[in-house]
Amino acid sequence: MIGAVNRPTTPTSIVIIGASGDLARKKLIPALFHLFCNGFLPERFRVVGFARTPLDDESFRQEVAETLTTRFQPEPGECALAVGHFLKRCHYHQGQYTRADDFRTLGRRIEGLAGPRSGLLLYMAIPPDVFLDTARSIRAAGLADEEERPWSRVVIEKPFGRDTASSSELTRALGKIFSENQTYRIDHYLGKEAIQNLLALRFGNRILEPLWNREHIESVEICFSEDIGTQGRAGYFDRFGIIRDVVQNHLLQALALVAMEQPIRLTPGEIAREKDRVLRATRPMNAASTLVGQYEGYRQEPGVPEDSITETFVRTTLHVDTPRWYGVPFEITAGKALAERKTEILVRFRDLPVAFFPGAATNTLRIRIQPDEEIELQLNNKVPGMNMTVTPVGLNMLYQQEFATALPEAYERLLLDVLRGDRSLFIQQEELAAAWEVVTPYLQERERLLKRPPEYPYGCQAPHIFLRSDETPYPGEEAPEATPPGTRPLRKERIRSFPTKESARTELQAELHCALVRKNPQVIMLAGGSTPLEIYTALAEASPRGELETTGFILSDDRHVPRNDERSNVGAIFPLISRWGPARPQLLHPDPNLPPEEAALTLSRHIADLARGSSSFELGILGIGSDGHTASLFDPALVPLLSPEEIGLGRIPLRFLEEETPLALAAGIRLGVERVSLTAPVLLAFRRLIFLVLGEEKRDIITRIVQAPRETPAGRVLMQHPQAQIWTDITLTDGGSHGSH
Ligand SMILES: NC(=O)C1=CN([C@@H]2O[C@H](COP(=O)(O)OP(=O)(O)OC[C@H]3O[C@@H](n4cnc5c(N)ncnc54)[C@H](OP(=O)(O)O)[C@@H]3O)[C@@H](O)[C@H]2O)C=CC1
Ligand SMILES: O=C1O[C@H](COP(=O)(O)O)[C@@H](O)[C@H](O)[C@H]1O
Repeated sequence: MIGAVNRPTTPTSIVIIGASGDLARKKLIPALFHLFCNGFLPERFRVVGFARTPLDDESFRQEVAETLTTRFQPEPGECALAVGHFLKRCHYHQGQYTRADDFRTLGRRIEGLAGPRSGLLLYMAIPPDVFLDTARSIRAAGLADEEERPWSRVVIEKPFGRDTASSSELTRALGKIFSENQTYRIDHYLGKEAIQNLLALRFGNRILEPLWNREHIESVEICFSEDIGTQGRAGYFDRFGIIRDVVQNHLLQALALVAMEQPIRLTPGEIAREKDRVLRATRPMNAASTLVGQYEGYRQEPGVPEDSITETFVRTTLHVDTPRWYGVPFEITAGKALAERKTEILVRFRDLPVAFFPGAATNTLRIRIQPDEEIELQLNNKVPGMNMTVTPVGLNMLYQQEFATALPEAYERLLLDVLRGDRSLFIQQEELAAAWEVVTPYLQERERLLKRPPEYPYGCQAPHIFLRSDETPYPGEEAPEATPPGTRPLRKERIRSFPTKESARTELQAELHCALVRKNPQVIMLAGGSTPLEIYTALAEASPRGELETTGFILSDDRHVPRNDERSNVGAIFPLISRWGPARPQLLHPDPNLPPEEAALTLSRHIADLARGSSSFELGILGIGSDGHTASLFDPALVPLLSPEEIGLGRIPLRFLEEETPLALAAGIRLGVERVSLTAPVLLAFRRLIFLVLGEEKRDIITRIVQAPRETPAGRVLMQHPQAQIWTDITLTDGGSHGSH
């Protein structure tokens, strides 16, 4: 159990100031215990808890014992032994943070326990308002003196101030009390394996460095999401908000490690110097490219004022003005109470200048910080078979599979570094100041305006909030900051331009092919019309051997005419898809023998049955009419604004199935013929939607949709669905904001 593996040798006393608190209980004590069990603590060590709460050694040990049970999974019989050994070394000293005398008696106690010449680690696990007073008491009691002892090191927890001014004041004041060398500003993200690995990944791999710049990288996304709210820390959180809590420190540190130049040596000073330089080159956050939100129910939490304007979600775009990164957006997202717990860095590479292979997707490098640490490089690979089409595939490195050992908790690594006197993973004062400079102007502006952020539902998907920020306000709510309701143009990423009609068709054919060979039960929506028909014909001629046993098809709309009428979509499409694979395809379509209303109702029921099954609504193809209609939805009111978390799920949300909402409707007589169309809940259920819009005659409507998406049915589908794209051979020329992406 307890091996001697590179352990520090100096007898050491570890004092946790604020030992009765949340951090001590949840992170510090379990981390120390784990270090102990793995033989990383010095042979002679003591853990001394200090706080105001009246406890003695015995009751403190009982509290400590409760925190240990979940962390340690030893061989049978070892657990009690390890816990026993550890508890014997735990002590408690009650005192006031502001009373130097209490720290003097603490000092004498430590001398009695560990001898006069032990190293002293003082961990300030207390709220920031008491940092300074406590620091003064420590200094006055002589505990920071290093003359008489091998070392004395002080660990300070974030937040280090509230803004540039208060942080530099704190730094200045603490600088008078402790030397910079004995100050360890902890940012536990720097203790996470996948964050530490950023240095190794970037500077230890020849293949990445030549590509790691604006020539080859389109954008970088750094995303932090939690599926919990403030979890009993609302009092602290409400005074700080997510920007101070997570962005200013954890996420800007991640940005710095992704964007910095190579340090000349891997020493704490050189690494901090490069991080500082890149943070100083980062333009401050501004309101125009920032969205904030607050989760529903936040203001009802104990400790949160009813009129709180604190943000629990932020999305912002940062720019790093260095030759390496000029013009590359760094999209930063952080939020509490979202759908999942995940921290990730996604590097998107630029597309090749010519779309040579049908089916190719953007290369990406995904670095999963947590949970399930992982690195995945997405490349394009030929789909096995007779055709030269490619599909994106991931080259993965899952830490869990690759490395036999369990990853250490961030606090374990960082506590051990303090014991070893290694400050590489701690924040230095210059980079701290530079990081505050990035967020302070925006924070001050928010505080000046005193504006409450829009709410988002607890547990919703972050990407849906992005969409709201950029393109549409919440249904029935005020628009997010700086966003006039519904007037935001679509983002350029929503338009994919091809040099020719042919290349667009080839690409869509490849896309369909890739979808068809999937084995999971799925639904594909097909649009009628002559352009898509050419693609379906080409696919039929290419015999793609699709998985038709597991794929169902559905038509976006159809003219209500007999199947043998040349205007019938089902009549034209069914024979083609019958050649896409060995099985007989399932195709849901309105029955032309019924009156249109009845045909729509029957189709609606069939779709509801399909939606209750296990098939995922994967890929939908749609067209856009010159008047902005899509499927046979001609009136924008027929595309209501759905709640963002109901969109793109791969299934139709239950409420549309239970409330008997029509999933198909008789769309009336248009151009002399009745139609039946699917409705918005079905169109928006698909995970991916591609609007194929070819020909110069569509330039005006695309421009209109891009500029004012709310005004047309197609635009309303596009603005709501985060994955929907227009594929077109038209290049828009409105100053380059909607280029060929
Ligand atoms: N908890 C977490 O997950 C994280 C915490 N941090 C940081 O770590 C530090 C400690 O956090 P956490 O443990 O959550 O904090 P707590 O609120 O739990 O406070 C820790 C201890 O400080 C004492 N204390 C609380 N309020 C006051 C006060 N107003 N005046 C004097 N003493 C007070 C209490 O001990 P007593 O009354 O017994 O003296 C309390 O048990 C903070 O700086 C926090 O920002 C950073 C990252 C994560
Ligand atoms: O520092 C903080 O980090 C935690 C998230 O840490 P993680 O290691 O679980 O990702 C966050 O919940 C907290 O609000 C913040 O203060």
